[in-house]
Amino acid sequence: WQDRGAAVGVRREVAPDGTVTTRPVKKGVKDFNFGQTLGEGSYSTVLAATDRSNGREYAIKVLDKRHIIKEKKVKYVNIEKDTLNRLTDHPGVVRLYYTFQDERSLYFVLDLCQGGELLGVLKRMSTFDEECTRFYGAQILDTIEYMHSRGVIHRDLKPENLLLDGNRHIKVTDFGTAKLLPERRNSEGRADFEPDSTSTENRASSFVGTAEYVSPELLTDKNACKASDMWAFGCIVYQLLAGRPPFKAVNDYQTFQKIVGLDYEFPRGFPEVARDLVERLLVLDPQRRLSLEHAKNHPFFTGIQWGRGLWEQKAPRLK
Ligand SMILES: NC(=O)c1nn(CC2CCNCC2)c2c1CCc1cnc(N=C3C=CCC=C3)nc1-2
Repeated sequence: WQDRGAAVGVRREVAPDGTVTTRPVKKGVKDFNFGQTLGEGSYSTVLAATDRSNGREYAIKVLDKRHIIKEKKVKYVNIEKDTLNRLTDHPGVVRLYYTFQDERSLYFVLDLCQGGELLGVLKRMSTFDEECTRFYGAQILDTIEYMHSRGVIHRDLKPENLLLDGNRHIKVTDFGTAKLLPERRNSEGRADFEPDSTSTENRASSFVGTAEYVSPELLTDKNACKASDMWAFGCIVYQLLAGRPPFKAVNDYQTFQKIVGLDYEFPRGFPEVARDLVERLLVLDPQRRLSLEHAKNHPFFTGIQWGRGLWEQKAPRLK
């Protein structure tokens, strides 16, 4: 398993006869003080950690090699690493700084998000007002645009995977079930990606996702495309304003029935302009679903400063 990330330093050694040798230095477990557990998966644990040399705080995802092999998850670990290696320069994506390993585990050194899950904040507030929904919706949409431009379909977007950093800005995480569109070189030799299309070719084939946010095309023909992330986005905007996801039943099977039947209603008082946006996103046919560009230009996002400004402004007070 190829570690990722340049050596994070060099050690100079001076021999008795004065010759100097420099050796690349990679960080290892001993360079960190590990703190609280932030999350646990079937083959990984995420811990808060502090770099002992400079006090910088990180989240370190520790993956147990034996478990990965036993549960046949090697593919997912490599997808996550390759995806994070593609998504290196956007404020809305949890950044992978470097990796290292020892005989038992793999270690991903990632951004620490002190604000926890957006879902936790939503549960405490019960619902977000329009201003907060517009701000967080815009940051999520801006991040989806970046991921798609880098040929990445997340496929499991949901409030649990939307974290908040120390400024209460969004950080998307958990790319183990992402779909990486094939990379190609364009005429200038720069990295480009197969155009994703909602028709059947260029589509992912394995089934993933969390029931409440799974798109109908994933349920009917087991294929995900970029429009699948837009469906999940529609569910998230609805949930921020309503305090619950649009499709929720007593079990996953009945939730799936609601999705493919487009069986949902808006609560009284749901803002009209947001309702129009959600109705254009929760469209069964992925080819007729609102595109990312049209979503950014929807009246609900009037007043949003897209691009760098969106990430430099203060997050609205959660009222
Ligand atoms: N699966 C991951 O990659 C991952 N999992 N977590 C914790 C999960 C807890 C359950 N919901 C999804 C996230 C993280 C990461 C990335 C890196 C990462 C960075 N910061 C935090 N911070 C948290 C702070 C408080 C509570 C939960 C998470 N968490 C993570």
